[in-house]
This record gives sequence, C-alpha cells and structure tokens, in this order.
Amino acid sequence: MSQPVLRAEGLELAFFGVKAADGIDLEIREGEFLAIIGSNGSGKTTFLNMCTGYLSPTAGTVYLGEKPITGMAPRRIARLGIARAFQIPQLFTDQTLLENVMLAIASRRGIWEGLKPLNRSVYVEEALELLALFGLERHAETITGTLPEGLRKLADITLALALNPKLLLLDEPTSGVSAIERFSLMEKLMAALRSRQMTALFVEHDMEVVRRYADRVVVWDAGKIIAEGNPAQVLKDPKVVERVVGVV
Ligand SMILES: Nc1ncnc2c1ncn2[C@@H]1O[C@H](COP(=O)(O)OP(=O)(O)OP(=O)(O)O)[C@@H](O)[C@H]1O
Repeated sequence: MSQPVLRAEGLELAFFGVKAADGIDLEIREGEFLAIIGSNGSGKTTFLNMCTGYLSPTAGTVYLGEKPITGMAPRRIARLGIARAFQIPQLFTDQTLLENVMLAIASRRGIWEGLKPLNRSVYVEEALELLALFGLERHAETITGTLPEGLRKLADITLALALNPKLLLLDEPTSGVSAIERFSLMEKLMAALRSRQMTALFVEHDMEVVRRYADRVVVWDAGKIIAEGNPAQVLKDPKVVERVVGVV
C-alpha cells in the first residue's frame, strides 16, 4: 500500500463546549482523491483548518509525511507542501488570470515584488502550462473578476497547484457552480490532478460528485468519523443515509 501523505492522530478541538473534533484519526494515501462529507457544522472545515495551521487542536497531531506540523504557522505549512483552494475563490479579481498565476509562482519562490519583475519568460511559460492543465489558457488575459464562477473555481485551484504542493485541499470545489457545469468542472479537475499524480482531499456536499469521482469517502458527524470506505458502499450505509445523505 502507498505511504500516507498526511496522517491525523487523535485530534480534539471544542468551541464553547461544542466538540468540532472529537478524536479524529485519518490517513490520506499517496495519489488518493479523498472526499469528506458530513452535515453542516459536523467539523469538516475545522479539520482542514487544523491541517493548514489556522487552528491548533487541543490534543492530537497532524503529520505531513513523517513530520509533525501541528502548531506551525499556516505559511510554514504551505511551504512544506499543503495547498488549499477555498469555497470562495481567493483571486486578485482586478488582475488577469495569467498575472494571478504568476504571483502564485513567485510566492512559491519567496519573491514578492509586485508584477513587474515577473514578466520574465520563465514565469509566463510555467503559468501558461498550469493554465493549460485546466484548459484555461485562452482566458490568460481575462480579468479574473469577469470570469464565470466555474472558471474562477478552476483558477483558484490552478493557484494552489502553482505552489507545487504534496497535498491539495479543496473546500467544496463544486459549490456555487450550476448543475450543468459541475461535472465538466470535475472532469477537468480530475484530468489535471491525474496528470500531476496529485494527492487531494475535498469537502463536498454533492453526493453524485462523491460517488463518481472520490477513491474513498470519510463521513463526519458531530466531530467524529462515523464511516469510511468505497463511496458506492458508504453512501448506502443506513447511518450515513440517515445522518448525512438524507440531510445535506
Ligand atoms: N472559529 C470558530 N468559533 C466558534 N465556533 C466555531 C468556529 N469554527 C467552527 N465552529 C463551530 O464548530 C462546529 C464545526 O464547524 P465546521 O465549520 O468545522 O463544520 P462544517 O462541517 O465544515 O460545516 P459546513 O458544512 O456548514 O461548512 C460548528 O458547531 C461551528 O459552529
């Protein structure tokens, strides 16, 4: 079996007595596309925040490979290899798509001097290559604020990939995207992830997306994992249907 890229052991965190993480143990294996599902408020985002350093668990440890990363600053964790794309895309909306990707590449290289020094062919070439992964190269000169939501989501994921992560975390990649666009977005995403042999974890509310695309699904309920495994089986589990599938 392949090595875990990320491992969480015994994570605990409560907000005002409400347990958002109540003994979370989870591994993400190399090359896996893992879905997290669960009803609203079950602790999915809290888990992502603990993996990226935005929250610290009161007990337990997150390992990236063999390295414990709990308590490290988000910027350090990003540099070690965890990148995140958000439910609401985090783009510079008044700049072109190409400029956004070049800035992400520059930030990976530790350069932050504005756009001018970035107009070197090495940045442009890498940025266009990344955009081509998602079929976005024809939008390279478009101001990102004018793109439709589905393309902005893909653009945000492109920025996360520009960091060359070991693990990509996707917070609801299909939310806000029309039902018609949803599967074409997922097809492009899957093709890009496969071509880079990327390990990724995604939080998702659309069960059909989970059924079609996830290698494995993990089910959250009140800060605990209540089921995990193959999507076709897990999504039929009566307790998952009762607590999650029937209510999201
Ligand atoms: N910063 C915070 N301060 C106080 N309570 C919080 C904070 N973050 C999360 N919570 C609480 O922790 C619990 C888990 O929240 P979380 O956002 O992780 O759930 P979720 O599964 O991601 O929900 P959703 O599907 O709605 O995004 C909820 O009860 C929430 O209100």
